[in-house]
Amino acid sequence: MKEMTIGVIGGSGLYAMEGLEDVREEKVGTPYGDPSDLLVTGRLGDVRMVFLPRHGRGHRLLPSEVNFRANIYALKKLGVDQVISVSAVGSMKEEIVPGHIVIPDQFFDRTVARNSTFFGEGIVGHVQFADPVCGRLAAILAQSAREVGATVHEGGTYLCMEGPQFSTRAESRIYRGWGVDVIGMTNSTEAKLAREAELCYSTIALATDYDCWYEGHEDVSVEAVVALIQQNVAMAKDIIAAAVKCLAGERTCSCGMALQYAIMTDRALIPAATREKLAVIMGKYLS
Ligand SMILES: CSC[C@H]1O[C@H](OP(=O)(O)O)[C@H](O)[C@@H]1O
Ligand SMILES: Nc1ncnc2[nH]cnc12
Repeated sequence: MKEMTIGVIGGSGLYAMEGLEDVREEKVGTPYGDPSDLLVTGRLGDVRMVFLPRHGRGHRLLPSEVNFRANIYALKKLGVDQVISVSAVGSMKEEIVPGHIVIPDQFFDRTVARNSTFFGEGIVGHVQFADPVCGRLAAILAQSAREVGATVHEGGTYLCMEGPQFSTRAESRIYRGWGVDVIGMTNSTEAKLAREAELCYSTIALATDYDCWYEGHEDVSVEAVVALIQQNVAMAKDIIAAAVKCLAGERTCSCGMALQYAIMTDRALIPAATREKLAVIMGKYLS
């Protein structure tokens, strides 16, 4: 059996992972350009881990500037099977109080300026995305969050906006009317690419604010988000440490077969350059 490798993509406020042993930093090249930073590999207990800060160390990249394709490619290249994303989110529901954890099970993509597929350049594919999150990984993250004492909302819709500006009050009210639970700027793109790369994907979303819809509560600001993250980043790390213990066994989900029936293009017609570019992501389907 292949040794499971767990990837962690750290979001706003999570730029490093302490507690790893055998730590190494790797610069990983990809056909899509550079990932957000060096990738950090190591072991947490018995489990092989790879960590990547989504916005780079020091938070240098806008959500729209994050090279999501390079990030997912680099994780896959280093053998990652399951991706735990950590993200700051605005709460769109009163009961999701800043400081609570949400494990979203749906995404609503409102982004407009992202490369969100590995397909193209002579190969067409359509993965199923009705359930965009790995159910097994999500359940383990929710259970782990409860174990460390977090208040957890299991399931919920994450609306992914382009940013970088926060929403207007009109947008925020309309999103609430749509029934979304939380709002952020990064996860839809990542989840789409993770699915195409046959990686499990689920998010520990930390509610940091009530966006700007809730009268009587402060409107979202970087200051408020950062303060809330600083209070809760240790909890996010504890959730990861608890979850990793349950993730070493073989995957029982279908994430690792997401491309089995997804590729439309006659294999004989896929250009050699595209075949080569995609070898790490889907090489097993291209022969
Ligand atoms: C600092 S507030 C806005 C910023 O925070 C979230 O980032 P991430 O998902 O990487 O934790 C949100 O998506 C925005 O990028
Ligand atoms: N209100 C909000 N909107 C978008 N992204 C966020 N990240 C944290 N809070 C946010």
